[in-house]
Amino acid sequence: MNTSQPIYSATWQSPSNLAIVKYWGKKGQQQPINPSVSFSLSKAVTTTTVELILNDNRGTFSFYLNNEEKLSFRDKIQRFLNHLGHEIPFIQQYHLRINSSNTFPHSSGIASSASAMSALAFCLADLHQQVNPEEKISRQTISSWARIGSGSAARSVFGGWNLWGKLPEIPESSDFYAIQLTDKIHPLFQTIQDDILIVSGKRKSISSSAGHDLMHGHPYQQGRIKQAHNNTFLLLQYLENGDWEGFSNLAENEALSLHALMMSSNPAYTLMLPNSLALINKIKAFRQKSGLPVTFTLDAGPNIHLLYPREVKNKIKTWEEEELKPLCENETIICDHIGEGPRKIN
Ligand SMILES: Nc1ncnc2c1ncn2[C@@H]1O[C@H](COP(=O)(O)OP(=O)(O)OP(=O)(O)O)[C@@H](O)[C@H]1O
Ligand SMILES: C[C@@](O)(CCOP(=O)(O)OP(=O)(O)O)CC(=O)O
Repeated sequence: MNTSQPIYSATWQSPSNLAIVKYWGKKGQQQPINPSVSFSLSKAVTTTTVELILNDNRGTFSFYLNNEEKLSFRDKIQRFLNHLGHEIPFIQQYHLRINSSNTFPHSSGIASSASAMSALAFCLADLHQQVNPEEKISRQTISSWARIGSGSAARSVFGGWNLWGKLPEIPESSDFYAIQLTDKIHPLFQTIQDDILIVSGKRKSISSSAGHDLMHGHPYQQGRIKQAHNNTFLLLQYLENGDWEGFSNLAENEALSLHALMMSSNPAYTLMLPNSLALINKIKAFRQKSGLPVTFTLDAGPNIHLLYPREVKNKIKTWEEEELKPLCENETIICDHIGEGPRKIN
């Protein structure tokens, strides 16, 4: 590790988020081809410290994951810093020492790039204000910076429910940053639980960034854009009215559509594993039998996110332990829930 003393330092923790309407496909400079809606998590978080060091290596950075140098993560950060260099002069004036850790497996479809790039954007904004005390960086700007690092990160800069991408019906929505939806959320969705059923914590074979690229020239691209607009519009109504059934159908339709887009791209690929399907079947059968409000979604990976309102937690625990846990890798379930968003760590 570089041992020079830092001049400035900032530490931020940022959550991952779970999209119900999925961002899939890009245009322009890291803008989405369709709007997406997610909620920020509570326990699946990244904590990042950035230190500014004055030494002979100005304009460079070192990156450590859990205090160990991690070269394979450098490219994404390098692209991020290159893009922001003209807005944040200190990137060229200091050496940046970045140390980060995640509470969950990275690169396996639990949006580690979202929490990581959001945490990094908060550190950079904090340091920018330390270096230039007269300048205030808004949450909107932090969201647009985070978006440059990873699209889904734009939605991790707030707690609660968030919308990223232009939806004509919502004038304040934008392709450049996310907006928070918390004022219009029914209590049922303000306590939503996300039990992440780990089917595999291994690095996935195709990254989300590569998946987005495959939407260029995809035969179903136009249909997907239309579907995502409709689903976003509907989801906002369900969230406001507390319509669990509408929400549940939509969440599953979005997740399976995302994986269908992967299976029909060129080259085609699959990220679901046999136990992903086994878990989906278990969830559907239990819902049918019990009548309880449980649903699921998947991100770009094999892991299943089991969603339900907090009030049914006790009624599903035994079933989850007995029937779902044995299908998870090392019987791992990360029990998470909607969270309050990023926070500064002193
Ligand atoms: N703590 C971290 N600090 C910096 N970069 C990170 C960190 N954790 C993950 N990353 C970056 O994010 C990449 C993983 O992003 P990727 O989109 O492939 O998977 P994911 O975010 O876990 O899943 P999803 O497809 O749901 O977004 C890593 O290869 C690395 O570049
Ligand atoms: C399936 C998704 O999780 C895709 C996330 O894609 P990323 O934000 O990880 O991609 P990049 O912008 O290339 O970093 C759906 C979503 O979170 O909306």
